[in-house]
Amino acid sequence: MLKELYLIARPSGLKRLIAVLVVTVLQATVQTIAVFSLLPFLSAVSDIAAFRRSALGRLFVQVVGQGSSDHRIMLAAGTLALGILVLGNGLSLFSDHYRTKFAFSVAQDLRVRLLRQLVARRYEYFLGINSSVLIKNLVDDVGKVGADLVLPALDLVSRVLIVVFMAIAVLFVEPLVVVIGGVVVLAYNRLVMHPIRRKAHATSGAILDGIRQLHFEIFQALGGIKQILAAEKGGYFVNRVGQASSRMVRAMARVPMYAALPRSGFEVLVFGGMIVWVMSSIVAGENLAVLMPRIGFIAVVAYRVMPSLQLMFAQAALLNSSRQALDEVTGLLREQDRWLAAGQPPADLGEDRLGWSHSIRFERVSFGYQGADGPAVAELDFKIGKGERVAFVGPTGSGKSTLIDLLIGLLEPTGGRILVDDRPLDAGRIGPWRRTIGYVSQDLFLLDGSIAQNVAFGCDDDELDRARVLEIAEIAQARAFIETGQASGLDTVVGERGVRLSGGQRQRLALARALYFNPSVLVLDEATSALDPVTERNVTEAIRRGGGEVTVVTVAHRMSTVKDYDRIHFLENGRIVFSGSYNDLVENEDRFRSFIADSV
Ligand SMILES: Nc1ncnc2c1ncn2[C@@H]1O[C@H](COP(=O)(O)OP(=O)(O)OP(=O)(O)O)[C@@H](O)[C@H]1O
Repeated sequence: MLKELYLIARPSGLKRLIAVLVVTVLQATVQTIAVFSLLPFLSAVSDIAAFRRSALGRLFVQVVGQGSSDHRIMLAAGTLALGILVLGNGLSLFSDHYRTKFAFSVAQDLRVRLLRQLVARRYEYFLGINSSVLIKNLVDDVGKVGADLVLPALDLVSRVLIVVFMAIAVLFVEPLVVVIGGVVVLAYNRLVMHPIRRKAHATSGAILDGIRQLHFEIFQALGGIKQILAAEKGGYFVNRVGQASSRMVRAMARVPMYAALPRSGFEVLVFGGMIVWVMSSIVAGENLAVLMPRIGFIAVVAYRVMPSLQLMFAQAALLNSSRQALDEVTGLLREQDRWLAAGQPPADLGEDRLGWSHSIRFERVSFGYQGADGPAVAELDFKIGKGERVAFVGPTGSGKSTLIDLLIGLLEPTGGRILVDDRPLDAGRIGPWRRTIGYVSQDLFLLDGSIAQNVAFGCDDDELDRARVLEIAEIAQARAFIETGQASGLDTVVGERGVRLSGGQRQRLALARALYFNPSVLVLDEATSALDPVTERNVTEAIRRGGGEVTVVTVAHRMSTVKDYDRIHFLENGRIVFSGSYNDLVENEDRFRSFIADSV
């Protein structure tokens, strides 16, 4: 696990990681010295004559000055102890803060890496995954990796070092205490902590499942709040969220017990051990005046080592119980590596657009969704000339949206190929191709931001061209409602998914967005009421006036929208069954005539 954590932390800077470890070793060293700096003080204060005779005392007197009085030696020993204590604790504070900062920056870097990887994914990936799982991965799991894995792992290094340094140092003074203490700690670990860790691990699995379920249920309930309220089904969703929450909370309630157990156990072991030591000395008739400074010193060592020992076990338990978050995150990262190894391009975050001059061509293109029985579209073969207006019509489920997704490069054909100007639309051309397309999708998506941010989609506020937004709004017939209906004009906030706008207003904004970047292809997947024939004519004319030649690809239900289109392709069961101009089809195709009659 430490190796995996190292691989996750490395991209945040090897130098920083080494600096964190150096500070940690320094912290452990100074803390150990701080405890031992008490030894001369305690000995000097309890029996100065004996101290002067001891090896440590002779060395100390030499440093302070041979002729120093008892008083001076005691004060010097006290000052030394005090100074190192302050230094040790100061360094501890700094070191803890430095580690925490590093661990959290690892989580931050990880989150950005995962996000970059996500936006570079093919659209198909998102069709197979619930967004609540991704939210959990990006928010909870990555947070856990920082706070419950990287940080405890670094803390663990510091704790282990403190315990080992102390043990080595005490070995010279009280070897028997170290040997007995070591055996007790190892036995305690094996007999008590080991089973607790296993239980804690199982509990954390239950908590993670609970969190996943809770995210899923809340996401589901809030996503459909309008329908839930309208159908008066609030109770059903409250029950589902409540059940998921109660499963999670029941598991969580066991965590503090597992966390507290090492602490209580150690207190009993260490202080109980010291009491037993004193009692056995009384029984053996030993001189307590000699014993007390030793006991005092061990008590100070115990006071220092105990929190480290407790934390060491608690952190080991935490690492163990957070393992699943690490597995999920490394799983996602590994997927990225596999995917790059398979020749998939990395995220295209460029700006360039694909210049094209004459045609888009589908050559026997087929596509089947994963897990579906048959292809959603099959053997699509057609050509769209630059500047043409082409429509796809057909009954529901006939494959029109799938065709559009293929055209935009959101889906990759499972058979055949798509050519732009006779060159395949391969991975390297898809980004630039999409940047030439203005797309209004069937399920409109609006940001919970201002009207301007929604039109200039993906532009930072400082590069947003407000004059252009207004100009485009005019073309999309959205200017009137922006200027008159809403008090704050372009800065009006539209609400989550645009709830504060009417359906038609949402469509007009989506259309304005599609036009903002001056597309050479306008793809409209059932953008119905916003695109009545008059608006559509305004749009194409405005683009032409701006010097652009626009190609329009439309999926429409209302035949009046596409009456004067250059070509209409009729789809049924994923195949184009006939094509022609509106008048041709009305004249020659019974199926088309009945379709018109049905769709009116
Ligand atoms: N993500 C998916 N996974 C599996 N099958 C899908 C998926 N999306 C669509 N399909 C199936 O593919 C077929 C074509 O769907 P598509 O959305 O392209 O039809 P459409 O012509 O646009 O329909 P509509 O006019 O109702 O919007 C349908 O049978 C549909 O059930």
